[in-house]
Amino acid sequence: MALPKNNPISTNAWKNLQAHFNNIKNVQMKDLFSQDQERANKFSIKWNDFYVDFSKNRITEETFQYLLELAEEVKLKDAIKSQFSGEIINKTEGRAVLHTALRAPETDTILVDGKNIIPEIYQVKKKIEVFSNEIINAERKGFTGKAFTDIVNIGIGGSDLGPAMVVEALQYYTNHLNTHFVSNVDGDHVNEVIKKINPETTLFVIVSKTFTTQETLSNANTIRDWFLKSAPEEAIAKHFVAVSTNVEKVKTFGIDGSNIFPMWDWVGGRFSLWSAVGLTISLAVGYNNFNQLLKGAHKMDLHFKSEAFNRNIPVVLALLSIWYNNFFKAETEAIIPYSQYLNQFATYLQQGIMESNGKSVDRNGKPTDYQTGTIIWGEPGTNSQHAFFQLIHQGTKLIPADFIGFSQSLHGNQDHQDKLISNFLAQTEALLNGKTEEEVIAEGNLETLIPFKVFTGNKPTNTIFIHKLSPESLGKLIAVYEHKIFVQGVIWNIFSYDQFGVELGKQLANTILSELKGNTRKIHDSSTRNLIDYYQITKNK
Ligand SMILES: O=P(O)(O)OC[C@H]1O[C@H](O)[C@H](O)[C@@H](O)[C@@H]1O
Repeated sequence: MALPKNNPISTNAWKNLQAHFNNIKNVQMKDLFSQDQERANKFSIKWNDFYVDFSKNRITEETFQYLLELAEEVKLKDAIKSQFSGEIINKTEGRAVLHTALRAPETDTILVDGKNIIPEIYQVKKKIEVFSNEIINAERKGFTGKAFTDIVNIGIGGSDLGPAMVVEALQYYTNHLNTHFVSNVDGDHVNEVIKKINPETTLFVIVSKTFTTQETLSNANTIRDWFLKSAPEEAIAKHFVAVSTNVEKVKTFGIDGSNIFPMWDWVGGRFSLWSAVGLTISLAVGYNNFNQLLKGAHKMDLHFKSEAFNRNIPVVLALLSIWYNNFFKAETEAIIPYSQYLNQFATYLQQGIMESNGKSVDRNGKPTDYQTGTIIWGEPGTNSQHAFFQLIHQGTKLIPADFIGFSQSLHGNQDHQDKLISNFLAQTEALLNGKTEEEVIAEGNLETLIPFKVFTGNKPTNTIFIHKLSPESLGKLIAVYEHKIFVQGVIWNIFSYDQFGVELGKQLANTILSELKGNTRKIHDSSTRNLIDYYQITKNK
């Protein structure tokens, strides 16, 4: 069964939503709240340690019903089955999409080309476990017999963002190892990391699904050259490991066969932190915590697969996002975690969401005649309140936002926690209700200032309230957004799992690089030509 190829706007549900939108677009959420005392209970989902309140959205029961019908009409249930069972749903690359298999129990059977992939996944998990334990417990040591103190993850895109985000998010659970991430081809990035490490006590984890990525190979080569200035060639086997699908290329780089952690082409780069790409996570927080992360994601997988759509967290969040993107024409969505640990969460999701659904050709190969991929951005609260919240509250754009918070703080500072959560709750209340002219007047403001102090309100938010930040709850949270991406791709009738849009720039960079190295000049537009000349003149002056 392939994914259906229906244009979403030709569905009945879409037409109903369009007509309904015209009736509801000016409705005030605060009126909906006062008309229905049960609204918050109706539009919220309690599941495990998650409480998802989506009542502060510009929807009525009718809207919700049409959105759910849209999911049915595009055959979302069948699509979910197709994905989880390993069908080749990534048609343009001819691949299955099975990051969910990486967190499935050992007793499952998932077939790819007729072969059960679960035993292989568990072999690699065992290898990650044994290796992490040996490094953490100093059973494996560096070439001068010293225990490892530092880990450098060398990778970019999906081979960097997931591990970097999770290691920061789970900082509270980390052990004695210091972790560093080198991603950018900007040589200053790698050199700043080199400044902080000692070759005798540093382990390098080179992560590249393809092992052809310019940035990663350049950084790996630079680090190897630096390392060999103080270590003999044989020491490479002790200090360099790699994660890749491209075992041959890794060996050519000089990495010992036993130091290769395999991954598979049915894992997309931006969904790969659950595979050996998460080796740095396992080293930083220990294998048990890494496994808890996977277990959390698996729990969310089960919820997504089996829960009715009206109680299904990823499905509901995806539908609401489509409501704003395609009917209200919202241009962006904000993700605001009220936890400093989730500092890189929005950055991580930018790749997941925008690389997946930033497409304008549908599954029939035709240009879409509707908007797709949302633009994602965000920063933790309360910091973001003091930065860009002005625009969310009083700007001209509609910016639906997800507020993510945790009931318990990890270090137990109750005073700070109460302050943090009071902000978390107050902001969505303020965005909902705004402040009327009468309220501004009642506050005794100067008459000339009244228009500037009015808040129109009616700004939609979802609140994802989680008991506590742990490896397991983080796994669940990441999986929510992974599944949200999938649902939106199904509805928008696009292929979410390729990323051809990143190729053109890479090709042209190669052409320009060869010119910069002195090879024949190519024809460019006059702007690019001038910029190349400017660089050539100024680079050594
Ligand atoms: O893991 P690698 O093969 O080195 O790929 C790293 C990244 O680069 C590519 O350009 C893709 O856009 C990303 O999806 C990928 O995560």
